[in-house]
Amino acid sequence: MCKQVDDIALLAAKLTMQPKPPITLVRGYLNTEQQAALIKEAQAYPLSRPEIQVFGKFHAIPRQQVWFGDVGCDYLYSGLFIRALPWPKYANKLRHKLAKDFGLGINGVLVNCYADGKDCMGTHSDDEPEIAKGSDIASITLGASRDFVLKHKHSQTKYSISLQSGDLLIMHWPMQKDWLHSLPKRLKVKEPRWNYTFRQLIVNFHR
Ligand SMILES: O=C(O)CCC(=O)C(=O)O
Ligand SMILES: [Fe+2]
Repeated sequence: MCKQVDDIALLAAKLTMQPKPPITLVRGYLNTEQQAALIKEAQAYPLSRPEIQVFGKFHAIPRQQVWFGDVGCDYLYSGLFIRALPWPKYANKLRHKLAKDFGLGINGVLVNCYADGKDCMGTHSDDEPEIAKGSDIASITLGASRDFVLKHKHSQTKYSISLQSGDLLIMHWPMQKDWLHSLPKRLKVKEPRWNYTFRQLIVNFHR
């Protein structure tokens, strides 16, 4: 009898057990001055809206972006080869702060600028081969709040996190293997949002 109850309890736990993504969320990681300095710096970033090929057709991405990194940290992203531009002052300061606080070996950052809620990022994993094995990705939000959606690859489990200005989200290894993420459109949002994803690449991968 007891054995049977135990088995049923175990089965119930198994059925309701949802996979959990390996993430760390730090609300308000950056104070208002740090946020303001970065937003001011970002106004001068050489952003572009490159075209990528999807099912054989070219489309401009629904946001603007720029890649900064150390020498030898160029990035091949959605079929686009992006040469690393030198680090701007405050983006570099933030890289060193993240390295000190979390021991991250960051050598590049992808900055995305979403002009308003019409701009978005589709469902994907950051699993390019030049990303260093075992490394985490640190994501910083500035400006408008937006929903960040996580979807498990092998179940129906989904989570949505409202990321606000100054928040830090760390996606720990090996999250990209089991989870997808996206930044869906939110048509009510009228303000811009900047997102910095700090990454560790294998140096000279593309040489
Ligand atoms: O804007 C975001 O929060 C997500 C950005 C992202 O997923 C990426 O740059 O790969
Ligand atoms: Fe991503």
